[in-house]
Amino acid sequence: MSEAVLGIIGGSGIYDLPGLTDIREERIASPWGEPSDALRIGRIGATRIVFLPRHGRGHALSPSDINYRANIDVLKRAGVTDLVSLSACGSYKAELYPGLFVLVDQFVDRTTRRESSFFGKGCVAHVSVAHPVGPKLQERIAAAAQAEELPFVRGGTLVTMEGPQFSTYAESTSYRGLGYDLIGMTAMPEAKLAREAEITYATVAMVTDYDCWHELHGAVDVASVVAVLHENADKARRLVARLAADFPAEREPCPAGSHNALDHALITAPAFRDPALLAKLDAVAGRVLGRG
Ligand SMILES: CSC[C@H]1O[C@H](OP(=O)(O)O)[C@H](O)[C@@H]1O
Ligand SMILES: Nc1ncnc2[nH]cnc12
Repeated sequence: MSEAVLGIIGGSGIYDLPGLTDIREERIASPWGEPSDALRIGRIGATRIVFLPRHGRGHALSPSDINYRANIDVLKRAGVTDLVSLSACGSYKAELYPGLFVLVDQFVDRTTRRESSFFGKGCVAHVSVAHPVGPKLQERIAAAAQAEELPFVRGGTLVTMEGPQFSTYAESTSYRGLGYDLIGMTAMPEAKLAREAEITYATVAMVTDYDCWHELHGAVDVASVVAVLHENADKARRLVARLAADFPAEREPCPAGSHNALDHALITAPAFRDPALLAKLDAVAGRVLGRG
């Protein structure tokens, strides 16, 4: 296996990662368009870290305007093997309270206007996302949270809506009735694209609100989300610092198959593949296409 490189995507309220050493900013060009921002590349201890603020610094990008393909592509080009998403989420369970970190393991995709695959006409591929979160990576995050004495639970289903508006009451109670635990606007297609790029992925869902179903809480608004996020930001940084400090030097094989997700995924016969698309896939699929 290769050197492990830990990627961190900062969500709402997390636009920087203090504590990085040997830091440099790098704008990596992507054939998939503009990523959200320059990468901040550095180290925590011996672990190489690559940080990207999902909405860009200053939060100029709405969830629908984020170029998820370009973000994953540049992280892959920077060598990221394991990717942790920090994400603000609404809760559908009374016991999942604002301030709690939920290490989710499932996603439901309710997005409607995002490019959700690197593959398509001229190079068709079907990867499995049955288990979209890397169990070993999640285990390491849980160990870091425990060591830092942060409040967290393991397991949960996060539904991703298109936004940017929050849910109606009918949507909120429907999702809750379906047994979903949390709602956000960015985990999909990010998790699917990470899998296509053979990057191990895990989400730390930071609960910020009860959306609008809870009779004792008003409807969510940005001010209340941001207030919780301010309280959470330091906890998130401690979590990342501990995770990085204890991270292995070599990439670990992923029990969910993220390290070799493309081994049997490509179905377009070589003679029918589009050279232009193959060129764009140099980083994401270079391992199986013999490029990159
Ligand atoms: C500021 S509230 C809604 C906003 O926050 C979450 O962002 P992220 O997942 O990047 O932390 C949510 O998905 C929405 O984009
Ligand atoms: N209630 C909510 N719905 C969607 N995304 C969110 N991000 C934070 N809270 C949210």
